[in-house]
Amino acid sequence: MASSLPREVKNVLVCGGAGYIGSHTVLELTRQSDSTVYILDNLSTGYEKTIPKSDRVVFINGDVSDVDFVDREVFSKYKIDAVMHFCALIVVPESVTNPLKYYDNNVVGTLRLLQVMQKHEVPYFIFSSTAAVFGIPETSPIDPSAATVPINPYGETKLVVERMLRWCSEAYGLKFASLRYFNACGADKEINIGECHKPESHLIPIILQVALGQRENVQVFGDDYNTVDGTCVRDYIHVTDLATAHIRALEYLAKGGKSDVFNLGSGLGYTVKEVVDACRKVTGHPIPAVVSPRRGGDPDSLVAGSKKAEEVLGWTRKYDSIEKIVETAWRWHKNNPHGFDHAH
Ligand SMILES: O=c1ccn([C@@H]2O[C@H](COP(=O)(O)OP(=O)(O)O[C@H]3O[C@H](CO)[C@H](O)[C@H](O)[C@H]3O)[C@@H](O)[C@H]2O)c(=O)[nH]1
Repeated sequence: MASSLPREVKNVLVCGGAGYIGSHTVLELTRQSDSTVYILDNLSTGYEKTIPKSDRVVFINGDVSDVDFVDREVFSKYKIDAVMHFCALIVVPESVTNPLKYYDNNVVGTLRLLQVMQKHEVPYFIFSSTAAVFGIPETSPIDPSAATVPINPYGETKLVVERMLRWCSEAYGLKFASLRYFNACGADKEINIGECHKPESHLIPIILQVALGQRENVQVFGDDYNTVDGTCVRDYIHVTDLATAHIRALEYLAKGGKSDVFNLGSGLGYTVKEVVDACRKVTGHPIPAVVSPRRGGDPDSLVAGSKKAEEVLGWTRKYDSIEKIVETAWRWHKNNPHGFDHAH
């Protein structure tokens, strides 16, 4: 396919490219551009099986925070034109009990990467941020300009990096886009890759494990929130649509767009009960649900205002209903009930 990226963006480094969102982005880069894609991943939470077999994809097994290694084996060897950075710890409750681990990995790790990038004068950086930077939002849908008051260390570490990027942009001319994901879910429609966390903590994979008979029921964490049915509202966005947004963002920067932050969601909120219902409909399984106590750190509702990403980046979504998203996740989970362990 003809490249949608400007000619000068020949080599894109995807840090964390064997993870869930990273691997879908690598795939879209191979589909939507002519660039060579370099994947840097230490396979701590990612899977080698996600890596496409293509002469335009180069896998480098290593740790993004190992400055010497990254300098020697990546930036000194290849002329990298742009970096997409997906490596991060993402489990909110763990960040509350072990904040230093999160600051070390998410903040220090990114700082080290930026230092090597600066040395090699890499101009473009696409950063995986999160809706967790908002904390408990005052408005819905949430505009990217809304106040950022994280309520957990995970969100805080992402916000620290967002702020660091602004100063790097002023001081060194780095061009960046911070992309705040809402709830990533679903799986590629054609290739056998999908969502697999160990242990699993995300809602849709857990519900589908019930449908597969691997769990007896899904626990609904709290039904006394200030929402239509008392369960939390989230904005579920298909991982392929998220992946595409990274390519739009890089195009935008490479064509002279100014560094900025963007929200990425569908603008549609679904309660936990509505997500369970959608999964019942798609799978045909009764999926027993049990109301359980609230989980710490859950805001009532998080729905993205994504107009800015649409208007400024020209981002469009392919998936606009929860059922269509769940269908792709179900295909992956049915074909790979043990995740990547036995995947082919
Ligand atoms: O077994 C479960 C799992 C989840 N939930 C509920 O389902 C909703 C979605 O939970 P997820 O764990 O799937 O996702 P989160 O909204 O907690 O987290 C997402 O958004 C966060 C920022 O808000 C982080 O970015 C995180 O990595 C990302 O997955 C929440 O209300 C949660 O309480 C349940 O009721 N039962």
